[in-house]
Amino acid sequence: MAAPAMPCGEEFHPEAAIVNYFGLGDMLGGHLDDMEKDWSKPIVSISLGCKAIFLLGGKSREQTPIAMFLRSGDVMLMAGEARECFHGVPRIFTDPENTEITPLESQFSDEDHTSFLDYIQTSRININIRQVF
Ligand SMILES: O=C(O)CCC(=O)C(=O)O
Ligand SMILES: [Fe+2]
Repeated sequence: MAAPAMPCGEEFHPEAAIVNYFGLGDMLGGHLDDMEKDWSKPIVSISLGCKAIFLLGGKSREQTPIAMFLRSGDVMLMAGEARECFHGVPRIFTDPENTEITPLESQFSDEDHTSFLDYIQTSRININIRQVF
């Protein structure tokens, strides 16, 4: 059975949130999140806007990563061993056939929200919440 993301009785103190903005052609290279003191604490990662490819590799850059889609509304937990793994976002989808933001488009289709819609149709926003200390 898979281990829980955080053992029972452990506390998580969400102390910081990083907001990443991805526009046309933007990507995030492979990296490790290693600035936090305690790597047993998860990172909670929320995706909004255009669909993206997320690559999750291993503990060294040599390991072949697995690829997954992150869509608007997805919440991903980077926890356990994944916390020690290289990862990155090599591409976001800004072409209308592949953005997969229909729920946002229908929610914000009225005239009051045209600038928000223009913005989000070619954008991805990732908010990741961390315990730093
Ligand atoms: O944008 C994402 O989904 C990942 C962001 C990330 O890995 C980071 O900010 O460290
Ligand atoms: Fe990261």
